[in-house]
Order: sequence, then structure tokens, then C-alpha cells
Amino acid sequence: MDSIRVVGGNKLNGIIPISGAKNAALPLMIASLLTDDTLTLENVPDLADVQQLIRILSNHGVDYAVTGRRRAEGQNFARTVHFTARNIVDIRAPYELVSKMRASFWVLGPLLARTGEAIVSLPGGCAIGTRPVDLFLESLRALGAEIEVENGYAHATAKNGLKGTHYKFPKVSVGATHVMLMAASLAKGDTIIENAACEPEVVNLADCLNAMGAKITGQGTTTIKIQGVTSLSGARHRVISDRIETGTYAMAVGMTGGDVLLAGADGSLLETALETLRQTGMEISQEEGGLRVRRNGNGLRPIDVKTEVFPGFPTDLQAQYMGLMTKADGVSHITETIFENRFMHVAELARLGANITLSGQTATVTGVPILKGAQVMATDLRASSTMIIAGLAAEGVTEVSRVYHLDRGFERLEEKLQACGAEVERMSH
Ligand SMILES: CC(=O)N[C@H]1[C@@H](OP(=O)(O)OP(=O)(O)OC[C@H]2O[C@@H](n3ccc(=O)[nH]c3=O)[C@H](O)[C@@H]2O)O[C@H](CO)[C@@H](O)[C@@H]1O
Ligand SMILES: C=C(OP(=O)(O)O)C(=O)O
Repeated sequence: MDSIRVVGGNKLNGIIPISGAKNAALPLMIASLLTDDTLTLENVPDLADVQQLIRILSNHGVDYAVTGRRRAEGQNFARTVHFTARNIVDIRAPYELVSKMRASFWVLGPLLARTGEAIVSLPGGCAIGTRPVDLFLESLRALGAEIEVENGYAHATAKNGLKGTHYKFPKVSVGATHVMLMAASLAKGDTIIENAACEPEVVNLADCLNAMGAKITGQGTTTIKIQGVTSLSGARHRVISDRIETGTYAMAVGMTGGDVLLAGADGSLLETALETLRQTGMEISQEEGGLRVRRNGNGLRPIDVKTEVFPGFPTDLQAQYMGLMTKADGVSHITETIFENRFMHVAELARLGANITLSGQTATVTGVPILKGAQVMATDLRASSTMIIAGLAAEGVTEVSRVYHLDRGFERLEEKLQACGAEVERMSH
């Protein structure tokens, strides 16, 4: 199992290219199941989750081909991948494939819409809470599906096709919004989704579906309207830049100090998080080539944060922000409102000397002048990056084990950090 060794103390200076967003690429890839034509996606990141989803899609009969730029110094892979689901050869997504990642469950919607039947194992993903699937099942039932959950599988049927509906989500769900968008695009008649997720990744998917011939309006707001169509065609579409990777590297600069251009980053995708970082004293500006992030000499003001649905502070940046606040000049409070168990990194940060107490869903972080390197564990995807960036700001050596979590969602992290002066290396045991 790989681990990552970090020697702290260096400032970050240089250019970090921001990859395509994992959480946009995954639903876009799944949308290829909706058509027998080719869906071409640009800017697909090379990640373990993308590879795993390719295996899942291949099992359903999707052919894929990779073109585009190859690895080059200081650049993204920026791969272009063509997905063609000429025939759906298997409507079953087995446990062995689906249990590794949350998004794989989302094939349920397009398989059902295209073939009238889907059998999909209940999903895996980061262990950050119970993560039920009730909203997926209820919204698909509203579209006319019959669904039973038995022996760990959801079995959905719609022998006469799906029918448009008016559905209000009782709680905002990014994944269930993705699935309903895909399923309703091929339903008979009109669908209105209320209390829909507004995340940029939902907009990216809706725009792609429209390029494929769907009729969707209102994406990016809480009410989305979908006029069902009988079939969708192929399209060419670009994966948006990864706002979570952007925020993570911005916080890395906040922890170490320095001056980094996050090339290709789009600040409009994470305004709340960037505004919070500015309040801590960091300098952040959007430039032609991306987002410039600086912290030169000054201390960090402690700023309270509460995670919210978009456009609020993203839960996927909560762990990294906690890392940053361990170095602030005073006390901050960080409240997690999306997932009930997303604080596993607290105990790991404590190994580096952080002072954090937990009460319910709020962590109280008292900044310390110095963190000291230690052996720590990556507990989930975003927490993995937190331990690495905290290690960059700690005195001495930090060794982060279980980095398979990290590989799910950060493309070539060591290489990107090394190019900016960090001492980071992967060790295979
Ligand atoms: C692959 C991907 O894009 N993952 C992201 C997606 O996850 P994901 O789509 O799984 O997150 P959701 O928005 O669905 O989850 C939000 C909340 O709703 C709850 N819920 C969800 C579905 C359901 O049927 N019932 C239910 O109760 C969840 O347990 C959670 O408490 O959005 C999350 C919230 O921004 C991010 O942290 C994840 O990185
Ligand atoms: C929680 C995440 O992923 P997943 O939903 O796949 O577990 C994430 O991307 O931070």
C-alpha cells in the first residue's frame, strides 16, 4: 500500500495546473449510457474513480477510446475520452464494481430510462456518514419506476417507460439531482424538479445533456424543468475545472506561504470559499491564466465556517480548511451540516500537534504556532489532501498512509506540489 512522505518547511511558488473535476466527469461519463451515439468528453482527469467507472461502464457495454494531449511537464493530461454505448449488454451493476465509489450507483437512472430495467448494487464511497439512497428511489418512483431493494441491490423497472412528473426533493442531493436529470430527459412529457442541487457539476451535466438533444432549463437554480425527448444523440462536451482541487491548493499556499498560479482555475465556482480565504488574510485574484494565490509573511486570521450546499462553503473543502485553521492566530469554529460523520481527520491532525475539540457537528480549532511531523493516516479522500498540506506546513517529516483514498480524486498531486518546491514523495511498500 502506498504512502506519501512530506518534508515540511518549504513555501510553495510556481504554477499548479488544475485538472478537470472528478465530480463533474463521473456523471458526464454516466450520461453516455443514454445514447447509442458517441459522447466525447474533454478535460477528463486521470483518477482511480474515473478508471473504476470506466470498468463499470464497460460492463454495461460502453466502448471507450482515449485521445488528447499526453503527459508533459507542468501540464494536465487534459485527456479527451470518447464513450459509445451502442448496445446495453448488461443492465446489472454488480457489488464488486459499485461498492468502491458512490457515483457508480447513478447508472441506475440512465439504464432504467434507456432499457426499462436496471439492477444496481447499493453504493460505496467515502465513509463520511450513512449516505442513504432514499432520495434516488423516491424521485425515480415519481417518474413511474417500480423499485425494490433486496439483497443489497436496487432493482428498478419501467416496462412502459418513464413519465414526466413534478417532484420536490425533501433534501438537496447532488447525486439524486444528477440521476433525475438523466432519467427525466428520456421520460414521456415534462418534469419539474424543485429543491434541486445548484452545484456547478449539475449545471455541467445539464449543459451536456442539452448538447445531446435534451430540453433542460433552470440548471443552476433550485427549480429545473425538463421536456422529455424520445432519444438523445452524441455530443462533445468539456468537463469543468475542479473547484475542490482549486480550493485545496489555495489552502496549501495558505498553510505554507508563497505565491502560486492555479492554472485554468475558475474562481467563480468557489466564491464563498475564496472569500473566506481572503478574510483570513490571503491574497487571491483571478488572472487570465487562472487564479493567483498568495500569502507572504502575514499571519492567518481565524474565520468561522459552516458547510452548505452550493453556493455555500463546500463540505469537500471542510477538512482542508480545518488544516489551515490549525495555523491561525486564534480560535475558529467549523460546522459540518452536510454529512454527519466527516471529522475523521480531527484525530489525525492532532498527531501533528493541532488543538481541536469536537462538540456535535462543530469543531473548535485553536491555532498553534508550530505543527510537528508525524505518522498519520488518510481517512477519506479530502482528508488525505489535508494531511499532506498540513505536513507541508509542519516541522520535519510526515508520512501519510492509505493514500489510495487520495488517488480517487487528486491527479498527480505529488508532481504538482514538487513543481512548486515542496518535498513530497510517494513510497510503495
Ligand atoms: C461523486 C460526487 O459528486 N460526490 C459529491 C456529492 O456526493 P453525493 O451526491 O453523494 O451527496 P448528496 O448531495 O447526495 O448528499 C447530501 C446529503 O443528503 C443525504 N442523502 C443523499 C441521498 C439520499 O438518497 N438520501 C440522503 O439522505 C446524504 O447522506 C447527505 O447527508 O455531493 C456531496 C455534497 O456536495 C459531495 O460531498 C460529494 O463529493
Ligand atoms: C466525498 C467525495 O466523493 P464520493 O461522493 O465519491 O465519496 C468527494 O469527492 O469528496
